[in-house]
Amino acid sequence: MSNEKDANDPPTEDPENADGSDSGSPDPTGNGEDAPDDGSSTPGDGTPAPDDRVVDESRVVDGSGADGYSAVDDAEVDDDDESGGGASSDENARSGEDTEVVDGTADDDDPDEVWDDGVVVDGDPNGVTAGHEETNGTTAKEVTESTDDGDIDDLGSSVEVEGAEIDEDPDEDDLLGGLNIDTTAELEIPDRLVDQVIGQEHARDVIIKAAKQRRHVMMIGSPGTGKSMLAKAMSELLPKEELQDVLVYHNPEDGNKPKVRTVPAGKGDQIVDAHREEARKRNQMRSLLMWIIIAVVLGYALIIVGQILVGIIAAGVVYLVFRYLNRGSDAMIPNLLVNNGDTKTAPFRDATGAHAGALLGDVRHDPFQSGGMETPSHDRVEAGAIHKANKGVLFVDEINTLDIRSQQHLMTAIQEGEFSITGQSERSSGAMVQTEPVPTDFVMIAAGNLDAMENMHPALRSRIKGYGYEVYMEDTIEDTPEMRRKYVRFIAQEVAKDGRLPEFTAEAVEEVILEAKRRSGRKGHLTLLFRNLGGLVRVAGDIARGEDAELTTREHVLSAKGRSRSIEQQLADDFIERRKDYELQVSDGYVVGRVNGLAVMGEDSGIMLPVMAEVAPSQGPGEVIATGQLKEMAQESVSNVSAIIKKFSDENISEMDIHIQFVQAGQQGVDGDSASITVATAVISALEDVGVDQSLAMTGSLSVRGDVLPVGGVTHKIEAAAKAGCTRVIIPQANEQDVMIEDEYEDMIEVIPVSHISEVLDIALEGEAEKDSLVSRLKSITGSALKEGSVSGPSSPSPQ
Ligand SMILES: Nc1ncnc2c1ncn2[C@@H]1O[C@H](COP(=O)(O)OP(=O)(O)OP(=O)(O)O)[C@@H](O)[C@H]1O
Repeated sequence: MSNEKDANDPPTEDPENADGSDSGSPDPTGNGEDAPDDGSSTPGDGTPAPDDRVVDESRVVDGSGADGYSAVDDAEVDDDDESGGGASSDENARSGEDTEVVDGTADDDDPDEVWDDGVVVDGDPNGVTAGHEETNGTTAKEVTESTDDGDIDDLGSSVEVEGAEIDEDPDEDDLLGGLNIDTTAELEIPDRLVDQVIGQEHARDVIIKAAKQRRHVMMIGSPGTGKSMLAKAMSELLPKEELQDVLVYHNPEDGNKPKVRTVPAGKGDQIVDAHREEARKRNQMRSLLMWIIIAVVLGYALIIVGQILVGIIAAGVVYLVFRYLNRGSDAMIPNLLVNNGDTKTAPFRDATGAHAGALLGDVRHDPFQSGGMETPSHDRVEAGAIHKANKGVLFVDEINTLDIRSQQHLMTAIQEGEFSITGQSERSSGAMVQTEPVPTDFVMIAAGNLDAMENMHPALRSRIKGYGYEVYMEDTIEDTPEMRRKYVRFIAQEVAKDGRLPEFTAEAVEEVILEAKRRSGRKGHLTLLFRNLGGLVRVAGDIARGEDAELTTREHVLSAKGRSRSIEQQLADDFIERRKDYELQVSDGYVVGRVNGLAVMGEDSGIMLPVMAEVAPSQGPGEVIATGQLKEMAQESVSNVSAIIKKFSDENISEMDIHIQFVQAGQQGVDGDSASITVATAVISALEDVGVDQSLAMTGSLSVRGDVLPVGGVTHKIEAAAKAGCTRVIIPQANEQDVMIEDEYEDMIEVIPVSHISEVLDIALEGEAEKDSLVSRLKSITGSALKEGSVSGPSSPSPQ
């Protein structure tokens, strides 16, 4: 950019800057012209270095500089001048000062000069950009340096629990991990959000790194695992010193292209106040002048002309002219688009599900677009989340729910670091307005589940990937004493966050941690789905509060567990009850072709789902026909089962139709292949005409070689079987370690782990298998299949 300016150039400084120089060198001429004593603040001098401008800007507006004072102070200084100098015309001179400093030809009564005054942004867009670049263009290195001085480097590993005695070598049964506390009140809660994050070490490290380097992050994972918490934590880590306020000014050259100016945070308010004060004074002067003129006109009309009516009309015209002029000076007041004056940390903006206007900014419609009634366009400009997040964090959860156009604009904002604001509705007058680019130098944190990732705009994902990190959030974490202690702190955090819950006793905390173990669905792990766990804490606390209890006790947590059942759990219980009503539940005796299968609803509730099979001669080529809203995975498991049967059955099942029905699967449907062993047992029972034990329920996946493979949700399934009245349940051996049923079910049901279909048949079918029957053959393959060692299943549980 060229720093050269001629007298006709619009000012490159803001008026406060100009004011500052005025004060620094009071108007020596008394006619409103200033001596351009401050070279750096006088663009007319032709050589203000961009650096000087920025430094100068802040000095001038904050009043801390030796030669500067704030625009607000300016008014006071001016008052002093008035009383000292006694020149009332100083008011006029004051109004013109800003203009005069920059163009040296000010005349306050000239509305054009007033417009000039308002054009505090450099008419040369480069000027603005230069200022903007100066404050915006900090490189990653500079940020790293600036944050190196801060606390980010201290955050290597997550904070331990503080405020209580710790037994360094706690018992395995000690659910508090060696913490010696009576209540959660004894624990200290870290100040910084990043220290409050529990588990998610990888995501936490990435956030800390990304905050240092100003990188974008994509976090994918289950709801309630701390994605938005980490995004907020990141905003606390970003340097606050860099924050900016953004002002939008009227552009006298083109009213539809408002000018944009950035100033250090906190100055924006002062600038607007200064402009307001100035406009107020100007309007006061004008009012005084107007009433004098009106009085003269009326007096002249009455005394000299003798026509009061003419006088009233003339006075009316004078009134309207002055009103119009007053409007003009109000239009000079800039619009404080982004105000970081009171911001304590770098901004955090959540733009989840934001419509285009809220995300990208908007220009309001003006119903009065002419006749002097209109609102100046710069006053109608509204910032979007991308602008408000400047120098901070923009968080977008469920990123795929943003429409494609918004995602494209988001990409532009990320790439360019600035984005003009225009009206989002094509039919609104706002669509004609387009501001100069407004800074959008934010760190983006996109979040969602796996679907969100698949459906987001590929180019946007590539921007994040190319300039940042991708993190997968964990659902569970290893259960160690240290982690248990952090879970105790989690409860203390949630109590403190809510502010109304009674503190938890140690026993109540133990019960919550037990639930965290249970909800993990994995032996030796704790759930990281903290929002749900926090829900339990809140319900327990609410129950205690409802009873006016001083502390939340174990009993409160236990009754909260009952009350805070998910919709799925409530539905599942209802389902079991209804089936009992209609006697669809059979839990004793032997029935041919009918097996009690198990399924999960949602994430945390099980249901018993009987499978029935019937074999009938086929008219044409034999088919396996499955009904009951079978989903794809279940359909596949039916095919696998038929492969085993075909291999071992004497009967030519290619001449038979095998009908398999998931009884009353209804809305629940059957997802996953966890019903494979159930289907196999039902079909074999039907083929061989052997009864199946109805006091038994089962779940397990099946390989084509007959191995029983692990499935998910075993704990909930076992509990469902117990609730339905079964006394035994078969589960895959590999899932044995995941069983964490509630105490109340322990005595109700026997859990039998198995590893091969032959064991299932042994347990489930009635009587001894006839020699050389399908069942005895299937049983005989146990050894061979295992010996071959070629049948080990996948190590991870298959879908439920
Ligand atoms: N890792 C964690 N450590 C401590 N508290 C957590 C953690 N994760 C979640 N929480 C608690 O759960 C609340 C909800 O978490 P948060 O909103 O961050 O989840 P999220 O992953 O963003 O979920 P969603 O995708 O549904 O928005 C947090 O306010 C906090 O109280």
